[in-house]
Amino acid sequence: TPAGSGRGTILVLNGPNLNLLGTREPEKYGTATLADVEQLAKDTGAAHGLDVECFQSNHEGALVDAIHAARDKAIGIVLNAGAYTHTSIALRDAISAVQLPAVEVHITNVHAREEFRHHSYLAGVSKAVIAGAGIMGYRFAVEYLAGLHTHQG
Ligand SMILES: O=C(O)[C@]1(O)C[C@H](CCCOc2ccccc2)[C@@H](O)[C@H](O)C1
Repeated sequence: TPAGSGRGTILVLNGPNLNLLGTREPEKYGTATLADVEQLAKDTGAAHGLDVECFQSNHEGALVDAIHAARDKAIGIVLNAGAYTHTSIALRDAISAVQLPAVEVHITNVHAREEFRHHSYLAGVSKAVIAGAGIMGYRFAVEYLAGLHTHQG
């Protein structure tokens, strides 16, 4: 976003294996690709006058770096950390550190899956958690953050 353009930016982060969206396990994760998900987020942001920046990485530290970088340029973060949701104190600490509203998103209903997916290190530092709504969760998350941004005092 050009400096001073006044538009807010939302960062949409996707974690490990989500680059495989649409190519494997469609019964679980649907047929939409990561590019489709990112376009959906961008279109939703645009409908609310917001820019959306998307990033996917399979590397935990790269996701930490992306969260740090959001501090100076984003008004909120949408994060599907994939399996790092269930393991990463580092990602939790990064979300806490940048003090931006974050929404945790999961395509599947993690609470209806294996036990090890029932705990999230990120939920406790997120404004909202959306799980099981498929890729609509990304749209809902952007809409939620847009509402926070426009209804700020
Ligand atoms: O439901 C979600 O969005 C998850 O974050 C997806 C993660 C897995 C991402 C793998 O994505 C794939 C997509 C297509 C094909 C294979 C994997 C899983 O480890 C979490 O527990 C829940």
